[in-house]
Amino acid sequence: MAVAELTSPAASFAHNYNNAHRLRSSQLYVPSSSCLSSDHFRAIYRSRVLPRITCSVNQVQNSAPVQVETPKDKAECYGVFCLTYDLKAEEETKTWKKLINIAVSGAAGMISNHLLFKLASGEVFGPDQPIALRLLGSERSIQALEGVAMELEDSLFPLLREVNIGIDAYEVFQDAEWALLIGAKPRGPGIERADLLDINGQIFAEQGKALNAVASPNVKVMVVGNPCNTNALICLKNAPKIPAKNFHALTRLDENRAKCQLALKAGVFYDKVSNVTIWGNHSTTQVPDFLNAKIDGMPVKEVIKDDKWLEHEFTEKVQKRGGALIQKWGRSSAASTAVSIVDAIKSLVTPTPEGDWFSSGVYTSGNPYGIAEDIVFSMPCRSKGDGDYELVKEIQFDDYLRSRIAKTEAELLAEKRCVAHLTGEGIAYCDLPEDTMLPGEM
Ligand SMILES: NC(=O)C1=CN([C@@H]2O[C@H](COP(=O)(O)OP(=O)(O)OC[C@H]3O[C@@H](n4cnc5c(N)ncnc54)[C@H](OP(=O)(O)O)[C@@H]3O)[C@@H](O)[C@H]2O)C=CC1
Ligand SMILES: O=C([O-])CC(=O)C(=O)O
Repeated sequence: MAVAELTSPAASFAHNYNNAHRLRSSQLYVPSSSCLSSDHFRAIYRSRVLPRITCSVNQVQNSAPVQVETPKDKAECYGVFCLTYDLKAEEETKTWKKLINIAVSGAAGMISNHLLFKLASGEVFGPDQPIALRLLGSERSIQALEGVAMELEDSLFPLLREVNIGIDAYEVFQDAEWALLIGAKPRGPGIERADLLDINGQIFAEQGKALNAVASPNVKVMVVGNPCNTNALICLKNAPKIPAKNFHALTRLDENRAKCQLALKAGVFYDKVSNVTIWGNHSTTQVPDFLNAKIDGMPVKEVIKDDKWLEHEFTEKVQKRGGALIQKWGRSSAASTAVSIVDAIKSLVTPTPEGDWFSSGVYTSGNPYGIAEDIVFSMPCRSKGDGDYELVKEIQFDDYLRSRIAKTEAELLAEKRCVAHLTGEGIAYCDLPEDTMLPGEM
């Protein structure tokens, strides 16, 4: 977009404002939407990289020199979020926790459009937890990302203290304590699964390196972009300074889908369904475990006495729910995925209810189930609410469950061989099983 440079009085107003309000940078940037009227300068924009004041060419009445705006290659605070705030003063009336930085990639995408507003509302980290959102886009999406930031501004969330947008992961992931990695290329017609693994794998290799370099050393990483298990593996292999245990691949949506189907069949509301594990890959080989799941505290198999339905209809419905939804909606699950990301984070920051557990795709290192080591595999977890988790030990297996787990495990091992060039493990060799599909594929 074309922009024109402005000089005073805007610039001098900005400088005065800066001094009066102790802005944290001496360089100010008024984005293209802010022009001429002093009212517009109530919101002062701050930047370490763009010291000039700009506004859209079509709003300029005098003949200022025209420049082409270069894409932003640094993360910048956005709009009202550039203003200094004083948490100390607020602490006199409220008990705030220390601000946390949450980085989100694919921030202009459909899932993020639901998720960001949930994060900012306090629904995820609690009503006493102020947050800073650090949003990663690309040259493709930077305009849309500004739109997202504008909507966040207009929502007046008291807990949302900072919003930075940018296209460089090394800038955006700075000091991140949570990284929610959503952005990935969707699989379109004509794209082979192996190609998708490579294209998206490169994104996650790069983002792993960036997290390793600039994020908080104990950052918790939730990989959503598909194929999420193997993307999470690639990401953690490229981030050796961050504990592998901190990486998760989102399988909570699958758990939620399984709970809903069990509730429907049993004729109970879904709050009665617990202890549901999704084993393995977020793909159509995933295994929704009905052997260990409970309905109203009873084993599912004692409530639903129909093994054929459990082994076939139920299992396939959960595995292919994503595809069924795409057929109805014309696009993949976004709102329910955002809800499941909220659930997944809350499961790590609040203690797991006694006797229950939750599913997450986690790194298999010393797992008690005999699953191959060194992959990201969805398993049953419990948390004390400190952001960490332990695997659940008291799990039963039967032949059916073992054989299904072996199939999804084989698929993940094949995916791992396909991305060896991205995990630092040599030359890739891709022999994916024929039927390997994302849940959204039919
Ligand atoms: N694990 C799970 O349970 C689920 C996972 N998903 C996955 O989440 C991801 C995001 O879904 P959703 O938000 O609906 O998707 P959108 O298409 O709305 O957004 C995806 C974002 O990915 C970014 N992106 C990165 N690389 C590319 C590329 N090469 N081509 C196109 N876009 C790219 C784009 O942002 P930018 O230009 O800013 O980079 C885009 O905004 C997908 O991979 C999807 O399969 C979806 C549902 C459930
Ligand atoms: O395949 C997709 O992109 C959608 C997906 O993961 C799901 O709905 O579970």
